Amino acid sequence: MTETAPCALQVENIHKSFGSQEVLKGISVTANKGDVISIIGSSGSGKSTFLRCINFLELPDQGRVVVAGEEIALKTGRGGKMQPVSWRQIERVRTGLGMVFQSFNLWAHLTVLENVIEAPVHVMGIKRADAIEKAKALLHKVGLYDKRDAYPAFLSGGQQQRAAIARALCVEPAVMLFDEPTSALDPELVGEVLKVIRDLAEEGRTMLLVTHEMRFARDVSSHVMFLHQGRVEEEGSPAQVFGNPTSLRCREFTAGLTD
Ligand SMILES: Nc1ncnc2c1ncn2[C@@H]1O[C@H](COP(=O)(O)OP(=O)(O)OP(=O)(O)O)[C@@H](O)[C@H]1O
Repeated sequence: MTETAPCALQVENIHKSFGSQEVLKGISVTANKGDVISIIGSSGSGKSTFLRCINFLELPDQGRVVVAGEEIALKTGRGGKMQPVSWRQIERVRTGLGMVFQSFNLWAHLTVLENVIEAPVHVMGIKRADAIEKAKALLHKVGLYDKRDAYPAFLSGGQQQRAAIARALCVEPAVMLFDEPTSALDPELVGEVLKVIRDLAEEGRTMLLVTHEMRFARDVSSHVMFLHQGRVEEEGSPAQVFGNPTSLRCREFTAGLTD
C-alpha cells in the first residue's frame, strides 16, 4: 500500500476580475505536504493575484480554498460573486498560510524579534516567553540572531526579507506563500534569501513560490505551473516544464535555461 502525503492546500477553480479585466480564469492547485510548487509566467499573467486570492488578500470571484483540511466558507454575494461567510474564519485560516511579500512588509516601529513574535502573541495567543524562544530559534535558522534587537531600517533588504521569512514561519503555517521574494533586492542580496528558501524546501516545508528566478524554480520545485493570461498553460515536473514543454509559449519563456 502506498502512503499518500496529507493535503496541505487545495485550491480549485479560482476566478478573479478587476473591473472588466478577467485576470484569473479558473486556476487550481493542490499542494501535498512537502511539495514545492513554483508559479512562473510573464508579467501580468496573474501569478501574484492567484497567490493573494489563496489567502484572501484579494477576494476571488469564484473558487474553493481548503487549508490543512479547513475549507473557507463562502456565500454568493452581489453580482454572483463569492463572499466569505466569516472574516474571523479567514483570519484563523490565514495563520496556516505564511505569506512572504516582495516588499518585506515588516513593522518599522518593531525590532526584528518583536516583528517575529507579533502574530504568535497577538493573533494566536501564544505566551510571550514561548514565542520569544521560538523566534530566537527561527532567527538562528535564517542567520539573523545577532540582529534580533535591530529595527528594520537598519537592515539590508536581504536581512529584512530573511526576517520576514522567520516571521512567516513563527506561526507554523501549513503552507508558505512566497510572492516574488527576491524581486525587490539588489542582485548581490538575492542569493542569501534563496539559500534560506532552499533550506526550507530541503527540510520538507510545503510552499508555493511565485518567482522570476527560473533556475531556482527548476532546481527546488517538485512541480511548476506556467501561467499565461490567467490560465495554467503548462504544468508538471521541472524536467517537463523547463526541458520539454508542450506549449510553445512556455518553451519560449523558459528558453535559455541550458545549464
Ligand atoms: N488591485 C488591482 N486592481 C486592478 N488591477 C489589478 C490589481 N492587481 C492586479 N491587477 C492587474 O491584474 C493583472 C495581473 O497582475 P498580477 O500582479 O497578478 O500579475 P503577475 O503575473 O504577478 O505579474 P508580475 O510578474 O509583473 O508581478 C495585471 O494586469 C494587473 O495590472
